[in-house]
Amino acid sequence: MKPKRILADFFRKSWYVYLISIFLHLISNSINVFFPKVLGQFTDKLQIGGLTRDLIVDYSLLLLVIGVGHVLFNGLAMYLIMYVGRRFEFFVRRGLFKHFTEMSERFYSRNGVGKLLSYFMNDVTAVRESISMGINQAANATMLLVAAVTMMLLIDIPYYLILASVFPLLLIPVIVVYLGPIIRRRSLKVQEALGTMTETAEEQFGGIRVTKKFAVEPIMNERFGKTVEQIRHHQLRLVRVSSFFQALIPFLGAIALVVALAFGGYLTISKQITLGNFVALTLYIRMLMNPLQQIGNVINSIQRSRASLERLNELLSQKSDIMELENAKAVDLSDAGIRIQNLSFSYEKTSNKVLRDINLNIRPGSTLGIIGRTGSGKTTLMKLLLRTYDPPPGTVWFGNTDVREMTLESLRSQIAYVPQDGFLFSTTIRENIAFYERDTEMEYVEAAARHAQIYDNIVDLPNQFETRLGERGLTLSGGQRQRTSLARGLIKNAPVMILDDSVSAVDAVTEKDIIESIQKERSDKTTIIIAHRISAIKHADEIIVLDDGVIVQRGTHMELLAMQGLYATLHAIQEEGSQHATGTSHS
Ligand SMILES: Nc1ncnc2c1ncn2[C@@H]1O[C@H](COP(=O)(O)OP(=O)(O)OP(=O)(O)O)[C@@H](O)[C@H]1O
Repeated sequence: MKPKRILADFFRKSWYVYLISIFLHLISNSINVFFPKVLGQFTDKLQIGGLTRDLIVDYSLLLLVIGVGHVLFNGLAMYLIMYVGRRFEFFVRRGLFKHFTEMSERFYSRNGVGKLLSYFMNDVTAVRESISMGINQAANATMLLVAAVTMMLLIDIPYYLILASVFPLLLIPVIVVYLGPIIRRRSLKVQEALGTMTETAEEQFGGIRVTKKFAVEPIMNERFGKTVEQIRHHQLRLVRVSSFFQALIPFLGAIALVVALAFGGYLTISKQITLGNFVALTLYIRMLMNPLQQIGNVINSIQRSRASLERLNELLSQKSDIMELENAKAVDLSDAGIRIQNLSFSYEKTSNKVLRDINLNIRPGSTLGIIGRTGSGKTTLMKLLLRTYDPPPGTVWFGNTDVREMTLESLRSQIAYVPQDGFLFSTTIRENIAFYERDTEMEYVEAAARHAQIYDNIVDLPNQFETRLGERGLTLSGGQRQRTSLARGLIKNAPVMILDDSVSAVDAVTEKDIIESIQKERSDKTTIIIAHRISAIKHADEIIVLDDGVIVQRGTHMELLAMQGLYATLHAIQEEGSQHATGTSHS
C-alpha cells in the first residue's frame, strides 16, 4: 500500500461496485419521483369527480408498484455499498497490520499499543462509515434532489414558484464552507482522545495485577476517569457544532415548505395553478427534506472521517528506520565470526552514549559471557547485533559483512534470541515452543523442553503440550514462562544463540542443569550468555564485564578472578550469598 493514498488505492479496486450501486440508486429514485405526480393526478381526478372504482384500484396498484420498485432497487444498492465498505475495512486493517509488522522497535517505543489499536478500531471505522453510508446517502440524495426538481419543472408549476420555494436551500453550501473545517478540527481532537483512552486502558489492564497488589485502584480509576472526561469534553464540543449543522439543513427545508405552502396556496386559490399541481409541489418540496437531511449527515461524516483519514495516511507514510539495502547479502552464520569494532551508540542523537568504544571478537562456535550492572548496556549490545536498532556503519560485522549490509531474514533466522521476559502467546505450549516452525515434530519439541528443564512441569499439566496458555488458558509461573521461552530458542538450533538473562528466574540447581545441557547441545555453535549470576557464565570461553557502556574487564573466569575488579567483587558477593543460603557461612 502506497502511503497517503489509501482511499485512491481502494477506489481503484472497487470503482465498479460503486458504479453499479449508483446506477441502482438511479433506477430506484427514477421510480420514486413518480409518486407525487401520480398522487397529483389522482387529486385532480378526485376534484373533477372523474374517479371510478376501477381507477381507484389502478392508482392504488400503480402506487404499490412504485413503492415496491423503489424499495427493491434501493435495498440492493445499499447492500452493495455496505459490502464494499466492509471490504475497505478489511483492506485497510490488513494493510495497517502489515505496515506495523514492518516497523522497527523504535516505532513501538514511541507509539503505545493502545494508540495503534485505536487506529485499527476508531479511525478505520470512521472512514468506512463515510465511504459506505456516506456515498450511499450522497448518491441517493443528489439523485432524488435532481429528479424532484426536474419533475417539478416538467409538470405545470410556474418557474418563479419553484425558485421561490427552493431558494432557502441555496444557503446550504455557505454553511458547509463555514462549519466544515470546525467539525473536522473537533473530530481530530475526539480521535486523539479516543487513542489516549485505548492506550491508558491497555496499560492499566496490562498492569492490573500490580495495581491490585498495591491496592491503588482508586488512583487508577481517577487516572482512567481523566481520559474518559477528555473524550466527553471533545465529543460534546463536536456534537454541539455537528448537531447545529445537521439541524440547520432540515430547518432550511422547512422554510422552503412554508414558502411553497403560502405562495403555492395563494396561487391555487387565485386559480393560477391547479389543486393537483399544488399537492405535487408540496410533496416534491417535502420529498427534498429527506435528501437534504442526508446530505447534512454525509457532510458531517465526511468532515469527521477526513480527520481519521489524515491520521491513517500520516501513519502509513512513516517508514521503518531499519531498512534492508537493495543489494543486501545473505551470510551463513555457522562459520562466521562476530566482530564489533569501535562501537559507540546512543538511542537518540541528543541523548547520552549507552555503549562506548566496544571492541569484541567472537569466534564461530565459541561461548561469550557478558556480565555487568543493570543498565550497563548488555541488552543494547544484543539489539545492535540483531539490528533491531541500527549500529553506526562499520561497527558490527558477521564474517566480512557489515550487519547493515545483510538481509534481515538471513540475520534473524540464524540467531535465536531468548529475552529475559519471554513473551508467550495465547496458544498451546507446543505451538509456543515450535514458534519458529509450527510443524516441527513432537520429538524435537519434547527434546527442547527437556534441555530447558521444563519438560516435567509440562507433562504435569492437564493437556500436557496441548495446554493452552494466556487469556482463555492457564498461566505459568515466571520461571516456567522463562524456561518455555528458552525451549523456543533452543529448538531453533540456530548457529548463534543469545540468552539475555534468560535463566534469571530459575533456582541455582535448575540453572546449573540448563547451562550444562546448553554447553553439551551447542558445543560447536556460537552462544552468547548475558547473566547477573557468575554461575551461568563461568564456563564461557571469554567473559566481558560491562560497566556504564564500557568493557571494563575481559578474560576467562579464572583470569578475571585473578584480577582485582568488578568481576572478583561480584564473585565474592555471590559466593557469600550462596554460602548464607546453604548455611555454610562461618561468620
Ligand atoms: N529504547 C530505549 N530508548 C532509550 N533508552 C534506552 C532504551 N532501551 C534502553 N535504554 C537505556 O539504555 C541503557 C542500557 O540499557 P540496557 O537495557 O542495554 O541495559 P542492561 O545492561 O541490559 O540492563 P539489565 O541488566 O537491567 O537488563 C539504560 O540506561 C536504559 O535506560
